[in-house]
This record gives sequence, C-alpha cells and structure tokens, in this order.
Amino acid sequence: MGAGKTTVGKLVAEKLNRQFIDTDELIEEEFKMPPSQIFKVYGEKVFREKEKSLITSLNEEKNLVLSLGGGAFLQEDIRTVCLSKATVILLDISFECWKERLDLIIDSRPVLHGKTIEEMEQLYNNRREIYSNHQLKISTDNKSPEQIADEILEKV
Ligand SMILES: Nc1ncnc2c1ncn2[C@@H]1O[C@H](COP(=O)(O)OP(=O)(O)O)[C@@H](O)[C@H]1O
Ligand SMILES: O=C(O)C1=C[C@@H](OP(=O)(O)O)[C@@H](O)[C@H](O)C1
Ligand SMILES: [Mg+2]
Repeated sequence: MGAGKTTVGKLVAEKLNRQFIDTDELIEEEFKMPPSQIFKVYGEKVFREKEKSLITSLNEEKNLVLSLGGGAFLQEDIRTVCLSKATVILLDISFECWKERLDLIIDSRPVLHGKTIEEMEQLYNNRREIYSNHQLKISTDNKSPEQIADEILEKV
C-alpha cells in the first residue's frame, strides 16, 4: 500500500486510452464510505469478500487497467484470476523509500494502524514473497509517477 498503484494506474490507462478501475474506489462507491471506514463499520472480512467478488467477476474482454488494493493479492483466488487473465505488474518500492511516504498514507490505510515501524517492515517483507507472483516488475524508487507509467508502456 502506498507504492503508487492508484496514481500510476490512472496515468497508464490515460496513455493507453483504456478504462481505469481502482478496486478501492469502486468499493467506496458501493459502500458510500472509504475503505478505512468500511474496516471500522463492517470489519476487514467484509471488505476482503467484496474485493474478491469484484475482481473475480471482472470481464477480461474489457482491456482494463486495474489497480488493486495492496492486500487483495494475498487472496489466492484473486492471484489466480489476475495471473491468468491479466498482466500483473508489481510496483516495487524499497522499504526505505516507502517509509518516507508513510505520512501521506497512514490515515487512510487501516492495516497500518497501531503497528510499529518494525511491524510494518515485517508486513512489507511478508508481502514481498506473495508479490513475487507477477509478470512484470518495475522499480519505482526515485521515479515520478509519469516516469513509471512510461516505463510500463515501454515494457508491457
Ligand atoms: N512515484 C511517486 N513518487 C512520489 N510520490 C508518489 C509516487 N507514486 C505515488 N505517490 C504518492 O504516494 C501516495 C500513495 O500513492 P497511491 O497511488 O495511492 O498508492 P497505492 O494505490 O499503491 O496505495 C500518494 O500520496 C501519491 O501521490
Ligand atoms: O494493503 C492493504 O491491505 C490495503 C490497501 C489499500 O489499498 P492501496 O494498496 O491502494 O493503499 C486498501 O485496499 C485497504 O486500505 C487495504
Ligand atoms: Mg490504491
């Protein structure tokens, strides 16, 4: 979370003239509240079920640029559908660079609430293993969203 999926995904969609969907934004529209509030009111499980049903029911014909929430890929069903029907792009950010972004994201990312920096690093390392399932990796450290989007277009 905070690696730049939403920001870069929008740019890539614009450049490719494709429809952009961000799962968090779609879920927010449906629940009429942001993910942080959904976690509080309904609990994480409800949010995760919604992520799963939404992503697994998307139509691959649509040639979407889809930006997931960072936790979505932890669900095996989501990984399977994404890896088989889409090109999964990992935005790779070092923990050092990620830490500098923490102030920007902490309030809206409930998964980080109450965690020490050591616990966040542990989460980062655990997730890296799961994120090693991808088709394309882009290193994002010290690059602007525009540069990252252009690199994706070059490589895809
Ligand atoms: N390449 C980048 N360089 C600097 N800041 C960035 C970059 N990409 C995203 N950001 C900023 O980091 C924050 C999180 O970005 P966001 O796109 O919401 O990430 P994600 O969807 O992966 O959680 C936002 O405030 C965004 O403006
Ligand atoms: O990693 C996670 O578990 C989450 C990431 C968030 O999306 P971003 O990856 O866009 O921040 C959002 O789905 C929710 O707060 C949970
Ligand atoms: Mg996002």
